[in-house]
Amino acid sequence: MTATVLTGTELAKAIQAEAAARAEELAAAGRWPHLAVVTATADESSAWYVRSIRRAALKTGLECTVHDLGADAEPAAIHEKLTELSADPLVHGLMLQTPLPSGTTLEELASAIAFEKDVDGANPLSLGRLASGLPAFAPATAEAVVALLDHYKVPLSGRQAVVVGRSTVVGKPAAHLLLDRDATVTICHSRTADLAAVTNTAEVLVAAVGRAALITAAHVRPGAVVIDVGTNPTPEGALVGDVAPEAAERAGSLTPVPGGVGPVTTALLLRHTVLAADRAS
Ligand SMILES: Nc1nc(=O)c2c([nH]1)NC[C@@H]1CN(c3ccc(C(=O)N[C@@H](CCC(=O)O)C(=O)O)cc3)C=[N+]21
Repeated sequence: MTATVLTGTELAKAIQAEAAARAEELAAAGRWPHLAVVTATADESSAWYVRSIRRAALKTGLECTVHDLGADAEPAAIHEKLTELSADPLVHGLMLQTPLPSGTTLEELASAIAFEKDVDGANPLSLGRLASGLPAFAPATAEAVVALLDHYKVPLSGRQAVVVGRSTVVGKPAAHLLLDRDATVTICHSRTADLAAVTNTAEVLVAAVGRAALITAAHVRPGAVVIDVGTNPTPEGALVGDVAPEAAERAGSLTPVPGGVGPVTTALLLRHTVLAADRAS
């Protein structure tokens, strides 16, 4: 048996086409959707993501500005930039890239992102509302997991879902979104005893750790749907997920890296920015 490949490129295109149509209308009405990205890192995969966001935004008819504060930026300077962009009426979406300089965290700084502009769902207010079932932007990566499952009509209600990884912007919010869809959700992490025993219960397995080949064939329940959120650069300059290629021997279907969750993440970030512009007065 070899797994069906669940690509994200087609879904990403559809989301972007819809965002582009609305962006054009808003721009014509004098409200050109604008995404501002703040970055303070020399991390290559983050830099790649920022370039790809900008490319996709411009192609979709959005304005996108990148505010690079440098890898040695002081936390206070990042906070000040977020406060300034939060107050700028021309900016509708605002995101802060990770990783951040040592001495601060996304969790600490994200409360400086205005709630209504928090298109990557990083503000604790957005995350708390998400956990409470109230409207808020979900972190784009976590939402991309469920968007892909929906796109491929994978049933979630009453099914066993296991999320590997408990980060604030991916693992935890993905678990909340799956719970909202009535899945039975288990979250695993670095201290989980016998990871393979838990992941073998998963009808839907979400790998969101950021470690290449963490999930092997032995971790996969035969026939499971596997969503690979990892984006790990290899020394050769390629990109691999958290799921080893051999997992395809046991999975029923799985998302590729590249071309799976990543493009859907970018598309949702743009959709959120257009929605934020739509709601702005
Ligand atoms: N606050 C914050 N939120 C994030 O969501 C966030 C972040 N910080 N910091 C950096 C990481 C990285 N990340 C990626 C998203 C999409 C692709 C993506 O679309 N990759 C292409 C592959 C590109 C290639 O081939 O090199 C794909 O999967 O098809 C990659 C990486 C989001 N991140």
